[in-house]
Amino acid sequence: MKNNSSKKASSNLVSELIQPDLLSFLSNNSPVLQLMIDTLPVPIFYKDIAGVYLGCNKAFEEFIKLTRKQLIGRSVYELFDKELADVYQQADQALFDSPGNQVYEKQIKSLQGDDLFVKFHKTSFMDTDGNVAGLIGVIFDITEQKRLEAVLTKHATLDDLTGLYNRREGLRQGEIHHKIASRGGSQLAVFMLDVDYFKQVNDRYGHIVGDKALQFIAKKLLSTSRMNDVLIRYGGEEFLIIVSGTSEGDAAVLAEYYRETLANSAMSLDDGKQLRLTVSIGVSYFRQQNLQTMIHQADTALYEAKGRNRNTVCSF
Ligand SMILES: Nc1nc2c(ncn2[C@@H]2O[C@H](COP(=O)(O)OP(=O)(O)OP(=O)(O)O)[C@@H](O)[C@H]2O)c(=O)[nH]1
Repeated sequence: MKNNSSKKASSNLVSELIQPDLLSFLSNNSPVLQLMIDTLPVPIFYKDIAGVYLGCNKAFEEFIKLTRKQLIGRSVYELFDKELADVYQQADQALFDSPGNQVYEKQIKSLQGDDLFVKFHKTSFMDTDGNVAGLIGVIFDITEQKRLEAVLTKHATLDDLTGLYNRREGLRQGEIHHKIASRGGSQLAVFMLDVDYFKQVNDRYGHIVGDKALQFIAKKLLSTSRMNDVLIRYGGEEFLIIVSGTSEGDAAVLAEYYRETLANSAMSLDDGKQLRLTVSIGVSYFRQQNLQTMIHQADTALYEAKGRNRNTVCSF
C-alpha cells in the first residue's frame, strides 16, 4: 500500500509530464533537442511571449540567412522590417490570446528580396504556472505548390490560345451576372460574335496564321472592352461577351462599337500584307429568361446578321 508522500511524488511527476517547464528547457538549448530538430529539413523556431527568439534549427538558419547566434535573444523587430515584424507579432499575439495551434499562409519576401509563399504551423506552450510562455513554429515553403496552383487555375479558367475566359469559366461568371440581374440588381445583355469567312483565312494562309488572327481578335476585344464585360472564347472562332449594368440602348451601341473597332483594324502578316477581318454579332437582352435562353437568342440574332451580308449587329 502506498503512503501519502509517495502519492504526492507521483502526482508531481504526472503534473511535470503534463506541464513540463518548457520555457527553461527550450531556453537551455539542450544538445539532444538541437540534434533532433537539426535533423528535420523544415525550418523550426521557438520564441518567448515577448517575441524574442529562444532557438531554431539549421533549416531555419538557412531559411532566414542568419545564424542561431545572431537570432537568439533578438525580437522580430530587430530582425525584420517593421511591416513584416508587425505581421508576425500580430499573428503571435493572436496565438497567445487564444493558445493552442495556429496555421496560416503568408506571402513574404526573403532577405534576398525573393517572393516566397510560406505556411506557418505554430503551437503555444505554457510555463509551470499554466501561463502562456511562448510558441514553437514550423515553416513550410509552399512557393512551388502555389505556382503550380496558379498554373492549374489558369489552365482551368482561361483559353490557352487567346487568354480569354474559356467556355466553362465564362458561363460560370455569366451565371453570377444573371443571378444579379434576376434579382433586379442590374441589366444584362449577351453578345455572340463570330468571325466572318474565317475558313478562308485558314485555307489561304494556313492554321498558324488562323490562330494568330484569333489571338489578334481577342486582343482587340480586350482593348475595346469595359471593366465589367466578361469576354469568353465560346468555340473555335466564336466569342461570347456578357455585358452587365448597361441599358438595352447602350448595349446595342457597345455591340456596334465592338464590330466597328474590329472592322477598322488590320493584322500585319509576315510578308507585310494586312489581313482585315470582320465579325457578325447577335445580341440578346435579359427579360427574365435564363442565361442559356439568352445565349440561344443571341445565336439566332447572329444567324440573322450572317444572313445580312455579315459585318453586322442584329438584336433578338
Ligand atoms: N486556325 C484556327 N481555325 C479554327 C479554330 N477553331 C475553328 N477554326 C476554323 O474556323 C473555321 C470556321 O468556318 P465556318 O464555320 O465554315 O465559318 P466561316 O468560314 O467563318 O464563315 P461564316 O461564319 O459563315 O462567315 C473553320 O475552318 C475552322 O477550322 C482555331 O482554333 N484555329
